[in-house]
Amino acid sequence: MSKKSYAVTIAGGGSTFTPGIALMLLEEHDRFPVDKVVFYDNNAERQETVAKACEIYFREHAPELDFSYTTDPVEAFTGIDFVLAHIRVGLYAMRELDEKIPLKHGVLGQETCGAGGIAYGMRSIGGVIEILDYMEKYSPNAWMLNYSNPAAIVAEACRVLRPHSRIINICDMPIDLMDKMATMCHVKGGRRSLQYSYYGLNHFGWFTKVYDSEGNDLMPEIKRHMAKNGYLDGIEHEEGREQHIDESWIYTFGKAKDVWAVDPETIPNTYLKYYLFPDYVVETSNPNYTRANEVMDGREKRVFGACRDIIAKGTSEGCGFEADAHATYIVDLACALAENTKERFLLIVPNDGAVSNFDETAMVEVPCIVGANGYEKICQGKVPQFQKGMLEQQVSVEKLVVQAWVEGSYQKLWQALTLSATIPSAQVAKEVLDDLIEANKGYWPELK
Ligand SMILES: NC(=O)c1ccc[n+]([C@@H]2O[C@H](COP(=O)([O-])OP(=O)(O)OC[C@H]3O[C@@H](n4cnc5c(N)ncnc54)[C@H](O)[C@@H]3O)[C@@H](O)[C@H]2O)c1
Ligand SMILES: O=P(O)(O)OC[C@H]1O[C@H](O[C@H]2[C@H](O)[C@@H](O)[C@@H](O)O[C@@H]2CO)[C@H](O)[C@@H](O)[C@@H]1O
Ligand SMILES: [Mn+2]
Repeated sequence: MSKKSYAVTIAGGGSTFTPGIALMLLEEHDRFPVDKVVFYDNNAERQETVAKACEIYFREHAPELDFSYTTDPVEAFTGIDFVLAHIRVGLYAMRELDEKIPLKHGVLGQETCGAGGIAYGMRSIGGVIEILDYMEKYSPNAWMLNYSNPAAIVAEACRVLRPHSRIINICDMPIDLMDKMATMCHVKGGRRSLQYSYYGLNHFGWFTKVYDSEGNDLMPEIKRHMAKNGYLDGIEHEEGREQHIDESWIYTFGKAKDVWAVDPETIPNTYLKYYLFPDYVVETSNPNYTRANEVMDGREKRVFGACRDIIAKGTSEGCGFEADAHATYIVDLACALAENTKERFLLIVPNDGAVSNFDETAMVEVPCIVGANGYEKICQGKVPQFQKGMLEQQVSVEKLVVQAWVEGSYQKLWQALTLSATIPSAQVAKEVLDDLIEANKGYWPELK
C-alpha cells in the first residue's frame, strides 16, 4: 500500500485517548505521513468536545491536514487506509457497574478480567464488528488496528464472525512492560531494541526471553528486579512523570513481585494478578470507589477539561495537550503494514500451532513479523503444565462468552462465569450474572 500519505479514521473519537493519539500522529509525520484524519463516534456530544479542541490544535499546528469529525459511517469510512479503533461501549458508567456489581458479591471487579471483563465483552462485540463492517464496505483495502477492550474476547469474536477481515488486535500492556524492563536494565535504545519471546492470551501472558540488541540475556537482571520490587524499578523517575501514574497502577506494578514468584522462570503480565490473587484484589478494593471512579475523576476530567478550555479560549496555546509517546507502537504497526518494514510485534492472532500444545483455535498473544501482507507468527513451542492449565481454563471462558453472545445463551454465559478463576462457585456466578443482565439491558443480546 506504500503511498505518499495516508488517511486515518479514529473510531471512538470521543475517547480520552484521542487527543494523545492525534498529537502523536502529527509528531510521527515524518515516518508516517497522514494527510487526512477523521474522528468517528456514535456519541455526537462527547465526540464534539474532543473534536472541536483538536480542530483548533490542528489549525494551529498542521493547517494542511484535512480534518473532520462525524457520526455518519459513510463519511467516516470512505477513502481511508487505516482505522484506529478504541471504543468503549457503555462508557465509564458501565465500566463502573462492571467493577462494582461483582464486588457486591465478594468477587473481583475489573475492566477486562473476570466478571467485569465478561460483561464488557458482551457489550463490545457488536460495536467492534459494526465498525469492521463499515470499514470493509466503504474502504475494503483498509486495515483496522483495534485496541478496544476486552481485546481477548473481541479478537475471538472477530475470528468466529469475521475470519477473513483485515483487523489486527493489539495491546499496550506488554509494550509498557518492555519499556519498564528496558529502563530497569538501562538498555540504550529502550524498548525498541529488545528481542523477546512471549506467549499467552491478551492480558494473560508471560515473557520467556528478553535480550538486548547485542544478544545479551537480560532475564537474570529482570528477575533480580522482579524479586525485589516487581516492575516498580522500571518506572522512570524523571521529574513530573511519577505523578501521572495513579495509585492503583503503582500497586499493580508492585504486586507483580508476588505474581512473578509463582513462576520465577518467566516474567508475567501484570494482569495475571487478577487470576492468581483474586482474594487479595477483593480485600484491597474499595467497593464504593473503583478504578472507573479514579479514571472519571482523573483522566476524563483532565482531558475534557483541557478540551473545554481550548474551545473557550479559541486557542490551544498552553493547553496541556500532550502527544502520547506510549502510543507510537500504533504508528510502528501501521508503518509495518504500509511500508513492509517486517518489524516484530506482539499481536493477538489465531494460534494455529504457534503454541504447539494448546488449542489451535485460541486467539493467542505471540510475537509476529508484520509486513505489507499482514503478519506471520513466531512459534513459541510448548508451554509448561502450569501455564497450560491456566490458559486452557481462561480460553474456555473467552470462547464461551463469544458463543453466548452469538447464540444468545444464558447457559453458556453462566458456564463462562463459573469457569473463571476469579469466581468461587456456580452459585456466585449465577448471582453475579443475574445482576449483570439487569444492568446491561439494551447492551447485551437477549439471553435465553
Ligand atoms: N488495548 C490497549 O492496550 C488499550 C489501552 C488503553 C485503552 N484501551 C481501550 O480503549 C478504549 C477507549 O478507552 P477510554 O478510556 O478512552 O474510553 P472513553 O469512554 O473515553 O472513549 C470511548 C469512546 O468510544 C465511543 N463509542 C462507544 N461505542 C461506540 C460505537 N459502537 N461506535 C463508535 N464509538 C463508540 C464512546 O462514545 C466514547 O467516546 C477502551 O476500550 C479501552 O479499554 C485499550
Ligand atoms: O484503568 P485505565 O483505563 O487507566 O487503563 C486500562 C488499560 O490499561 C492498560 O493500558 C495502560 C498501560 O499499559 C499502563 O501502563 C498505563 O500507563 O496506561 C495504559 C492505559 O491506561 C491495558 O493495556 C489496556 O488494555 C487497559 O484498557
Ligand atoms: Mn490491553
